[in-house]
Amino acid sequence: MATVHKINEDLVKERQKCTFNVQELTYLLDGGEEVTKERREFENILRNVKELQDEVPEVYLSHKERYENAVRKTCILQNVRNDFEKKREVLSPRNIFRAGYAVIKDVSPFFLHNGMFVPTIIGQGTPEQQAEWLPKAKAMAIIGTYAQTELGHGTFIRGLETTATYDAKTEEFILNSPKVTSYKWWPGGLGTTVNHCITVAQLYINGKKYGIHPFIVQIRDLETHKPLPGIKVGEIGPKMGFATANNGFLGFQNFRIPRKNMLMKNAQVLKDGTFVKGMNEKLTYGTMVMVRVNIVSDSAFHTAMAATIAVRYAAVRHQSQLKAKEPEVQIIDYLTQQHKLFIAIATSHAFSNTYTWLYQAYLKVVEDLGKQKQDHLPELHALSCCLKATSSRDAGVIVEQCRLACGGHGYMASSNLPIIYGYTTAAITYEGEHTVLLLQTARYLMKAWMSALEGKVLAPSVAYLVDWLKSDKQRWQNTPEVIVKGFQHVAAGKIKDAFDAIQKHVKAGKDYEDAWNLASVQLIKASEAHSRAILCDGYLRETVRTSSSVSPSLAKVLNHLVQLYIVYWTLETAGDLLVYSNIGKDDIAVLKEKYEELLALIRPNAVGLVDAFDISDEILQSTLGSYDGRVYERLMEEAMKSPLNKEPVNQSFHKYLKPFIKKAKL
Ligand SMILES: CCCCC/C=C\C/C=C\C/C=C\CCCCC(=O)SCCNC(=O)CCNC(=O)[C@H](O)C(C)(C)COP(=O)(O)OP(=O)(O)OC[C@H]1O[C@@H](n2cnc3c(N)ncnc32)[C@H](O)[C@@H]1OP(=O)(O)O
Ligand SMILES: Cc1cc2nc3c(=O)[nH]c(=O)nc-3n(C[C@H](O)[C@H](O)[C@H](O)COP(=O)(O)OP(=O)(O)OC[C@H]3O[C@@H](n4cnc5c(N)ncnc54)[C@H](O)[C@@H]3O)c2cc1C
Repeated sequence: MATVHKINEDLVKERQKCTFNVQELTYLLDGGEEVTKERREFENILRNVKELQDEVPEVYLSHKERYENAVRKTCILQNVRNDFEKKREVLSPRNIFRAGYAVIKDVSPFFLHNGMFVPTIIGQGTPEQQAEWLPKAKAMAIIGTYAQTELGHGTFIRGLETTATYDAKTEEFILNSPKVTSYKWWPGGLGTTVNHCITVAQLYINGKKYGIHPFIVQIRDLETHKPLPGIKVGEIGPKMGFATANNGFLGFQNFRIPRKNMLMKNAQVLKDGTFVKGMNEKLTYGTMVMVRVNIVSDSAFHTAMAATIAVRYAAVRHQSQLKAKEPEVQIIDYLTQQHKLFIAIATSHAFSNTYTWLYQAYLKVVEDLGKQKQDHLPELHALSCCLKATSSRDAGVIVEQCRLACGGHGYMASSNLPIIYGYTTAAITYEGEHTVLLLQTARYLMKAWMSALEGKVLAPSVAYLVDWLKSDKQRWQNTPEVIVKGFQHVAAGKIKDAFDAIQKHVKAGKDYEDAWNLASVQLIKASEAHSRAILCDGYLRETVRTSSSVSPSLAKVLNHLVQLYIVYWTLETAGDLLVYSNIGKDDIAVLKEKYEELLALIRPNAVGLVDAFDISDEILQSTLGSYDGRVYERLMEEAMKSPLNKEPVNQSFHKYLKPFIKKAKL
């Protein structure tokens, strides 16, 4: 039986100070008591699977051993999940996502299977194709990934070079990678794990190019796992993070697949080679929209992980004296520390709340598309792009801030903060590079601005442009509602400026595309301001909505958090607000005080708030952030696991050091 340790006294005191019911907040964040119970039950089962306990910390394994261990454990995880789902409901995707962290210390080599392979079959396949592939994929009788990016192109997917040439005689597509830059590069699990993939390739029929389309391709023999003839596949090697994600490369040489393997929910190729256009060619990009929406939720979770570690550590850690002759203080009592950490908690809440409504918007668009309606697709695309970009970027900054807030110990691998940073920062690039996605939203914002000038009715997320054009700027008040309006004014002002900059360049004789490039720094700033306005507005609205259904004590804390988020960003962007809204210097001075008051109000609840994220020690995997706060003991225990501590004298002493020292003495 595992030894039960005493909880650190500081943490005990912190938990006694908490003014709200932690469990109530956990249920709220999970989306209901039932979801929490299901999650805890599953995590508890995993906790007791002996084979999932690592004898040697993964960090000491070689690249190959680490990968093999990850495959071994993912298979066990999948079996445990199957058994669980036989007896009960199917687990919610977010609960599986969270539990995965307790098993795989980094990113699972199977991650893309459920993350993109299965969703693409659902989103892009016809009912017949779904009937053929989905049961096998869901049962994991076939394992797949999403192979889109190539060595030469990741962002500009219209420029992909893999070709799929239709041969009407045999009713097959012939896949080819004509150049080294045409090789697929990056897909997770592709290296040595998967036997299938969705390949995105340029379709050619009778010498004519029809753009990029998704194809299901079997790349390895199901029995021997050897690459099929005509397939060149392998792993791309070590990266900054994603150590066990098994990212791979893939090339094709005259590789034939049957016609039915092109996913044809949108566009189709008939037997005779006739191409039937879909309702909208951008529907081929549908899986990316779904993943971008999910990244907002992933960012909330990664921020919560880092906040939990850093807040608990800050409560346990004592360093320096505030006053001479008094004991060293808990570092959480330094206001600068609260400034670094409480925004991390609030940011996680902001992203969770944003995900709640964004996911509903996504489901509505999917439902509409089923009825051949696509009116809300452009707005969803614009929202998912800028919110993916901003949430992943903010999460990266926050995780690094939490690591720095843990001082030297934050640099230890055993704090888990370096690994969390590794996968958080990757999200800024994957699924659409940060700047590129901000520019996609900017494209939408320029059109929206034009429509606003023409007096048209705008989609809800940009309706503030019409208000801004119609009304005088509202008299400033330091209330959350008016500050949110202020963020909208900043966004509207920057959108107008970017639009005017483009017009100026066009009037000076530039092509629209060159004018766009010349204005693009302003365009991304406009897009960022729009994201911030959306995040603050959505977070405030959701908090007001939920506050009426929770206990008054919890409502009060949720209110402190949303205010902190809004005031924090007001002070961070005060320069913009001074330019574009009616805020005055005096208002900013008042808000500085308000911010300090909010830090003080949140202080007694800080540990309670991170406890409410309910992230188990197995998931956190952090010497600094465990529930019991045994920071120093755990750091020492983990250090003792180093293979270098397993022998009193390392052989390198006899081989190199001793002769070296002897020589130095002569
Ligand atoms: C168990 C532990 C696990 C731990 C794990 C931890 C973390 C992991 C978490 C999650 C991981 C999940 C997955 C990770 C893997 C990541 C996988 C990938 O990266 S897959 C590859 C992703 N690739 C991209 O995102 C490519 C980005 N590029 C594009 O999307 C496009 O090329 C483009 C930039 C959008 C431009 O496209 P295009 O040139 O065709 O279009 P434009 O000419 O610019 O615009 C035309 C028109 O189309 C509209 N539009 C564009 N995209 C869409 C869309 N998706 N939907 C709807 N409409 C779209 C655009 O708005 C234009 O409209 P208009 O202005 O009206 O003309
Ligand atoms: C960890 C990880 C996992 C991944 N997993 C997968 C996967 O499973 N499947 C898959 O298919 N892909 C995957 N990818 C690839 C990923 O989707 C691409 O790397 C990403 O879309 C960025 O494309 P790129 O690498 O071509 O960057 P580039 O586009 O080459 O970006 C380089 C720079 O150019 C700038 N730039 C490019 N175009 C423009 C423009 N139009 N305007 C202004 N600036 C521009 C960018 O802002 C950036 O600063 C993964 C990547 C990573 C890092």
